Amino acid sequence: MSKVLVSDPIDQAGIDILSQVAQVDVKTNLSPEELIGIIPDYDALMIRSGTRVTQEIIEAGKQLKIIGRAGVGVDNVDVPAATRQGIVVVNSPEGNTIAAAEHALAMMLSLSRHIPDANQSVKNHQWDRKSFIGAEVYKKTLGVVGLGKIGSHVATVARAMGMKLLAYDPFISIERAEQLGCRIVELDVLLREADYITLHMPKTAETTHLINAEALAKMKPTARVINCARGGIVDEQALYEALKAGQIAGAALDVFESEPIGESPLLSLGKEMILTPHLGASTAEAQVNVAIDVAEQIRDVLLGLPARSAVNIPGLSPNVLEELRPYMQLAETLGNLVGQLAGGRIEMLNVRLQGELATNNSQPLVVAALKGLLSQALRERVNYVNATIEAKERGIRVIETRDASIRDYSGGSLQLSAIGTLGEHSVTGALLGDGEIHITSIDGFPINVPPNRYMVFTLHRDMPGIIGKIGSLLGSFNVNIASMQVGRKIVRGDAVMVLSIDDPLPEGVLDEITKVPGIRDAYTVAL
Ligand SMILES: NC(=O)C1=CN([C@@H]2O[C@H](COP(=O)(O)OP(=O)(O)OC[C@H]3O[C@@H](n4cnc5c(N)ncnc54)[C@H](O)[C@@H]3O)[C@@H](O)[C@H]2O)C=CC1
Ligand SMILES: O=C(O)CCC(=O)C(=O)O
Repeated sequence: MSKVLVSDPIDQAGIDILSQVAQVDVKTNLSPEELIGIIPDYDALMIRSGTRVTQEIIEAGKQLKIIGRAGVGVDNVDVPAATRQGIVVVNSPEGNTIAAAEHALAMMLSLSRHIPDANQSVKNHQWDRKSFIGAEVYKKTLGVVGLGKIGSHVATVARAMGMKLLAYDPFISIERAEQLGCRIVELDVLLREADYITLHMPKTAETTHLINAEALAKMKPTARVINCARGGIVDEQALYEALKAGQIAGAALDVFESEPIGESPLLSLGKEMILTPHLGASTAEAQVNVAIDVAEQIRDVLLGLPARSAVNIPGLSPNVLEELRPYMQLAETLGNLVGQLAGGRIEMLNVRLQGELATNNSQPLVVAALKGLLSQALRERVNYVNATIEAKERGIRVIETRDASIRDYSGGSLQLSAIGTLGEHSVTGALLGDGEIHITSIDGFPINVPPNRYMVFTLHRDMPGIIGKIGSLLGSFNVNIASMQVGRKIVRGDAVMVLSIDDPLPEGVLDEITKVPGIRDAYTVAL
């Protein structure tokens, strides 16, 4: 019989499902060493946010087939390590949507009516009605940043309470926002106009400290900020200073830069600051939902069936999967790359299968390309199962074209073109002899480079000295270049330069690159 280890408190409904097919051991509060010691015995691991599943634990799990996260965020699982070891990682993308949305709404109303402090004052035997004059949310403007599942539900309820709605989400279609009664605006407009600002996006390089001193300075003195998304989206020191100085009226945080929060100046603030210990998903209903959702997937995988919300492996039969896996990896990498080059809101993705690939089942490659395209926006919430529907909801049209006559690479090549509000970009890639992914053209310029974690691309005039200038510029910012390649169609015409760098490009350097004479455009991507 299979063995499942449950290492965080999980609702009994989940344990009951797992018990149908496996021996279930519930062992919580294990130290990393204890977990490494016992994990070799188990076929599946079920967790919440309390267990950190590191590479060491994954490597020790010689029999592990699946890791199930009863919740949305898999930030506490080393997903690449699990993927390398062929372990499926599943989550529950929707089980706690309502709980998290309601928590954000509760925070908004609590801030408006000072409920936590008023309650504490009564419990301290006071009857103070003057200190707790509140504000109504009716007819006020709510700015929703991140109009995905949770943000959409918040918007729907807020609208019913008579609030006006602004939304900022660079990856959502205007039609979708309008259906929810939201006016899509730039972030600056939202920050300046909203009375309440609620955050519902993943934590990414772009969203880290999105709400910093500069953003807070743009807000009205009466504005209130709510973060029930991820710690670190709000710069806590800047928030403390803004609240202390009365620059904004209030803030409510459920999530923190480090959890538990520990010593923080935020703890010293008064009724303008509400803090909860990451309770967004903590409702009886959500815990039943996520436990059932994830337990069913673990049960299915242990029975040899596909999982419906796999974060890292599609629900294809093992044979097909084995054959297609390298090409899906190619499609996902190119999708991620073209999405970042195009930036802005993508309206159309053209997936062009060339050579031998043109004779293949294209669907898994299209799904993988969409997963890559959406991964900057949705992180672990996009998977092979939901990529198509997520793209559809964002108004991204997908076109597939095939050309079997192009025989540039054995095995074929794949070209992705993304058209968005900021223009069109295309990338082509192939698997070279050793099965390694190579980017073989950017915007029609031939190149041949393997993708790197951090890259810089420029479109420039092919003229003497330009490569040296970019090299010196990066050197002056202590950016180490791992490799560099130039692709051009004609001598002294336009060209692209592709640089692989060892670390993320420091802030402001991209602007400096664009100022170099001859550079028409520059982009940086993280894959
Ligand atoms: N406090 C808690 O206990 C819980 C927190 N969460 C967190 O809530 C957040 C939202 O979750 P869902 O709505 O389920 O995710 P979702 O994936 O449905 O929606 C996220 C939205 O953020 C948008 N987005 C991405 N980058 C953005 C950017 N730079 N600016 C503005 N919008 C951006 C995406 O386009 C997407 O529409 C996540 O961070 C999740 O981890 C989720 C459940 C419970
Ligand atoms: O398990 C929890 O309570 C955390 C929920 C959460 O943040 C998530 O699902 O992403």
